[in-house]
Amino acid sequence: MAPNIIDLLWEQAIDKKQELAFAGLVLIVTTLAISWFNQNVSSSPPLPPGPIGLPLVGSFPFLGPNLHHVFTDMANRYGPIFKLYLGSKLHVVVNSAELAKVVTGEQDESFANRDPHTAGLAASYNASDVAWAPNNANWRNLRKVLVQEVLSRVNLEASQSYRRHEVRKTVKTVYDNLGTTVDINEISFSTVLRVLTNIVWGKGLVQGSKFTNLNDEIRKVVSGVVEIAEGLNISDFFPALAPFDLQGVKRKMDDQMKGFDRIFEKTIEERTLQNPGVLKSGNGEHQQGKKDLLQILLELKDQSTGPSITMTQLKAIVVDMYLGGTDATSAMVEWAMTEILRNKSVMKKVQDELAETVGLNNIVEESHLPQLKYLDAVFKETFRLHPPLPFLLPRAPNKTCIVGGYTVPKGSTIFLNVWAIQRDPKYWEKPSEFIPERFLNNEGLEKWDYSGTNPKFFPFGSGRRRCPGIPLGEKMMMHILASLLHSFDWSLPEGEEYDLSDKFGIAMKKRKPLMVIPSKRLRDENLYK
Ligand code: HEM
Repeated sequence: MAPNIIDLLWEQAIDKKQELAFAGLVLIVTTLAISWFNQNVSSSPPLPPGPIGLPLVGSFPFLGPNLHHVFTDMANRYGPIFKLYLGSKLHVVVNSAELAKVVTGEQDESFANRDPHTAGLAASYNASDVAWAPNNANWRNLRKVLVQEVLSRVNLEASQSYRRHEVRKTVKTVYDNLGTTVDINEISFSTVLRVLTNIVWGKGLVQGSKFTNLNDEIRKVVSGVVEIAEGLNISDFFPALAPFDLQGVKRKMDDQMKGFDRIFEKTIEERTLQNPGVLKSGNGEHQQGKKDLLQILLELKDQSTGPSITMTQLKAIVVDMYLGGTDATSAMVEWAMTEILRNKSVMKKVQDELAETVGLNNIVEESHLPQLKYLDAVFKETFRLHPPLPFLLPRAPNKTCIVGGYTVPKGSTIFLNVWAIQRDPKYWEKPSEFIPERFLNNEGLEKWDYSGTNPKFFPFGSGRRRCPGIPLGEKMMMHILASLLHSFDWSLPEGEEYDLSDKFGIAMKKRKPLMVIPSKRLRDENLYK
């Protein structure tokens, strides 16, 4: 009897079910086999150890606000390298000098990449700057412009008079406020900001400008950018959500950057009025040290020979200088001052050195700074205990790498935990004590500088991505602090105590600002004018 249509359909349905069941079985067996193979036979090592975390959110609920403390506790539990998921993103934290050397030395080429978060991207004109650009020819060209054209030795020497002028102005302001409380971070921040503004836009423009509140305008934008960047943005941990900009981080940052654009437009317009030829293409023969940064960069724009940069890159470099230079430098002056004031013997040695090198009938000049060996050691010890970027700027390898016997997948976010390394009792005797003397012995294997070549001490980073602003940052912080300590004695307001608690952020600052009272130290009043 011929099968009826119902029977035929029924048989086909049973066949389909069997096919599906079989396909499902194959899938499960294959997945189990791959997983078993990966764990037992695969040649690629496992991911680093670390907390399992919760589905979807990973380890988010277990983190406190002071990430450097949390990660250092985790390093004690999981070892020199550990992983954790924050949202859907894999993060790897490196906590030993040995492995930091692998990441920034042997495998620096792969790890010299960044994975900018939403705020970083928006504040850098989409990674058109030095700090967030990926490791490629474009980034190398920009970094070369910054190091060789903008921050060259000749240019730094030429801008010495700006630094002198602004530091003297700060000393005078403090003198006018003798006996009242002074916020050390605030006065250092505004000194550095004014120095950078002079270096970038030129004194002529700053002083003679119709745009008289240039520093105030820039400060507003810089503070706005830092505030937005310091907020937690969920989209950074769930990249699939990024296009929705749920917290409006991109929109707010874009608004801040419009403020920067307006400053640029006005100042370039003003510069063009002062010197109509300046916007024409450069001929590559600009004289270093004779021009401010804006002019150097404008001449490099569209240059036909040698390195050239676009207008967007020009703006992005200037933003890098303000963001890289202001917060970290002023935070360091504040930390160093706090440590000196609470360690009486250190204070005595610093003041003795200043009296001997500079004299009490004189003011601190930049030429004195290389002779202030003890103050230099004080700064290094301050950097050891309070590195302003406790994880540097995050890296992201452009290929899967093996570090310390573990697989570090391409694109994961890498934190180099310099905070933990610089306090690790394995490398440092009495690690939590403030002992500048440990940096006075500067010979042989223990060579202490900021170049990042010693993997136990690299507060400015290490390898290709190391901070290019070291010479300028060092000059500014040394000059400011030496002048404040040479010109004034300082005391705490009645009933206050020195406080060392810190606050994680774009630059790690003191939780409670250092507010101290200056009194006159030099006899000659003219030294304050
Ligand atoms: C005390 C002051 C400063 C400290 C502590 C500091 C620290 C750092 C650190 C830790 C990094 C990341 C390095 C890495 O990822 O390995 C960095 C990068 C950077 N810094 Fe600084 N910095 C300071 C001052 C400055 C100044 C004055 C400038 C510019 C004038 C500057 C511009 C930059 C730039 C552009 C980068 C990105 C470099 C790159 O990715 O290629 N910094 N800085």
